Formats: sequence, structure tokens, C-alpha cells
Amino acid sequence: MQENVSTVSSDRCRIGYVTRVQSFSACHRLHSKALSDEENKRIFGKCNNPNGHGHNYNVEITVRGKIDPATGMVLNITDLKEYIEMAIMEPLDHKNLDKDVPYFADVVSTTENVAVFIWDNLLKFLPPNSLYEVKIHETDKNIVVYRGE
Ligand SMILES: Nc1nc2c(c(=O)[nH]1)N=C([C@H](O)[C@H](O)COP(=O)(O)OP(=O)(O)OP(=O)(O)O)CN2
Ligand SMILES: [Zn+2]
Repeated sequence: MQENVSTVSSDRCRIGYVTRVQSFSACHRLHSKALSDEENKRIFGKCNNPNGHGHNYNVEITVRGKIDPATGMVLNITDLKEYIEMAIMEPLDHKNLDKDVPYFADVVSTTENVAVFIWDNLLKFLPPNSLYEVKIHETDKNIVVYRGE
């Protein structure tokens, strides 16, 4: 009986979630080309100031997948670190999001859109269907989650 339990248990597919945290610094201004100057000021307030402002963004990247019985891993975090470097740090760290990152030339650099940018960039490197969530702490109080929907 004990032997059967053991056999069934080892055959079971177990799903794990692996999260890696990464910080980056960037400045930006909330401004939409689809809105008038008055609307930009009314909607974005102090965040529409032409001088911009900066954040130390903290990003949590979560990957979902089968825990490989041979390696014990969903994916190797060493690989995930490299993907994060290419998908987040190289394009965004110490950048002016609106001026230095072409994606934000016509996309408002809200944290929601930064999360979408990071999601789409990570998809280029991660195994298919493995990215579960991108969570960004723009400040201690402002947190955005994007799950690819
Ligand atoms: N839906 C969103 N709303 C806002 C975003 C955003 O990305 N998505 N971003 C901003 C500004 O970028 C701004 O930096 C946030 O400022 P603020 O709320 O003032 O930041 P704090 O929480 O740190 O400030 P407190 O004064 O302590 O509340 C605005 N809106
Ligand atoms: Zn901001």
C-alpha cells in the first residue's frame, strides 16, 4: 500500500510559481498626446509637470510552470536573471522613459503601461505560457499588477 502511494505521488505534475524581484530607477512625465494641454493638467496634475519626476521602481516577475522532477525547478533563476537584465534593465534603468524608450513616444508612461512593456519584452525570452504576473511597486503606496489579459 505504501509503495502505491509513493508511486502515485512521484507521477503527479506539480505546478510552482517562481518570483524574482528587480529594482530600476527612471524618470518620466505623465502626458498624453491624445489630450489637450488643459486635459493633461487636469487629469495628471503634478505628474504632468514638464520637468518630470523620478521613481525607484520595484518589479516582481512571477513565472508559473511544472516543477521538473529531474531539476526540481520551474525554471532556472539564473536564466530568469539574464532575461530580466535584457527585458527590464537594459531598456529602462536610469532612463527618461518618455524620451529614451521609443515605446513610450506615443504611449503614456503610467505604471500600467510600464508593466505591459515589461510583460511583452519578457515574452521574447521566457518559455511559452510561463509568464504569470508582472507586479510593479511605483512607490510604496502605488502598486500595479498585469497578467497579460
Ligand atoms: N493609474 C495610475 N495613476 C497614476 C500613476 C500611474 O502610473 N497609474 N502615476 C502617477 C504618478 O506617476 C506619480 O508618480 C504618483 O504620485 P503619487 O501618488 O503622488 O505618489 P506617492 O504615492 O508616493 O505620493 P503620496 O503623496 O505619498 O500619496 C499618478 N497617478
Ligand atoms: Zn510617476
